[in-house]
Amino acid sequence: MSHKVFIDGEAGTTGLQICERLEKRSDIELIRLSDDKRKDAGARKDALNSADAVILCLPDEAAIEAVSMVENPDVRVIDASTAFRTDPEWTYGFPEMSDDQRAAIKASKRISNPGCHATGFIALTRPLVEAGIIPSFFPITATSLTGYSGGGKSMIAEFEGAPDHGKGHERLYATGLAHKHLPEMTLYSGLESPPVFTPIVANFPQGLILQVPLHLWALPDEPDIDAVRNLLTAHYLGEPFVRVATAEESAAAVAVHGASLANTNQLLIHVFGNPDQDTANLVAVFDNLGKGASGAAVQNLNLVLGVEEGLGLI
Ligand SMILES: NC(=O)C1=CN([C@@H]2O[C@H](COP(=O)(O)OP(=O)(O)OC[C@H]3O[C@@H](n4cnc5c(N)ncnc54)[C@H](OP(=O)(O)O)[C@@H]3O)[C@@H](O)[C@H]2O)C=CC1
Ligand SMILES: CC(=O)N[C@@H](CCC(=O)OP(=O)(O)O)C(=O)O
Repeated sequence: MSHKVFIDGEAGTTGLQICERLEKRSDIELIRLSDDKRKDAGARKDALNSADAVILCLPDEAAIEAVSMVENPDVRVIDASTAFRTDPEWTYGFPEMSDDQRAAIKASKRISNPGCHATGFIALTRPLVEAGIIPSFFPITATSLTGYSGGGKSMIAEFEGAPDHGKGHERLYATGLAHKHLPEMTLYSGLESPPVFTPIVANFPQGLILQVPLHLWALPDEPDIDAVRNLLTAHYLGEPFVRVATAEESAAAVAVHGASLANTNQLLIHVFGNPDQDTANLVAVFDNLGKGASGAAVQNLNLVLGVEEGLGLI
């Protein structure tokens, strides 16, 4: 039996990548609108209500409008925008986040796909906050290096359309420390206050490194580097898409490249540390359009459709 899926916003950056992943599958029948109909409210409404599942890859306002058009109670909605990520009526689409999240996603009709930076931040911090290694009141900082596709079609055009191919366009942004992912980062990490978060956009198309530096001596239990790594390793044991590097792998990783997991749905965690200074750097590497967006959306789609989360299906 094939599942009918409609991607609203198929022509955008996230939509295109989801489409590429789903086109190859015999168990999925894509509902597609012609270019002249893809912004036509009537055509979108019909498509939204005749699918088993819809994936919204739209700006926030258009995503809110699309949700309001869904009248068929059986339709499962996965939204890639920021609009519903902290809405209590929606389920946060991060299956690896906690023991019960995968089951909650499977049972839900409204799933919000996590933001790319938020994915790395929550992956690194939530298990440690839950275990009390990082107390919920603790002040945390995070930095991120992201590929320019994170800014959608307009940022891709800025970098790729420039005569210098984006040379010199790399920059620190969200300098007002009010990035739009802060609410979801705070809520799902379990922290009481938002991190000081400073992202940098780099001159490569796809890939993301998010890092959370820690003064281990300032944490109440003064954990050592191995204790932090062991806890994260145990949390993600058996997960097909999230893995913690061994101490040996991290020791050998003298550099980490932002695009190293591009075009995959993988997220790799390194726990780097300096025992003499009692410091650690938690690092998550993944693809902003993979586990940070389109790959994650397909993973959530598989869960709501009851398809096994096999590596081949992302
Ligand atoms: N890029 C990324 O790494 C990530 C993006 N996201 C989120 O996913 C969503 C899509 O982002 P992204 O793919 O990057 O953005 P893009 O700008 O690349 O694509 C958005 C698409 O939506 C279309 N669109 C806009 N308004 C409407 C409408 N009213 N009806 C139908 N289609 C419409 C646009 O049309 P047109 O082509 O004519 O402009 C465009 O094709 C956003 O909410 C973004 O925040 C989430 C995680 C990561
Ligand atoms: C480079 C760049 O601008 N990246 C985007 C993040 C993209 C993303 O995760 O998506 P959402 O828009 O769905 O939250 C930013 O930091 O705002």
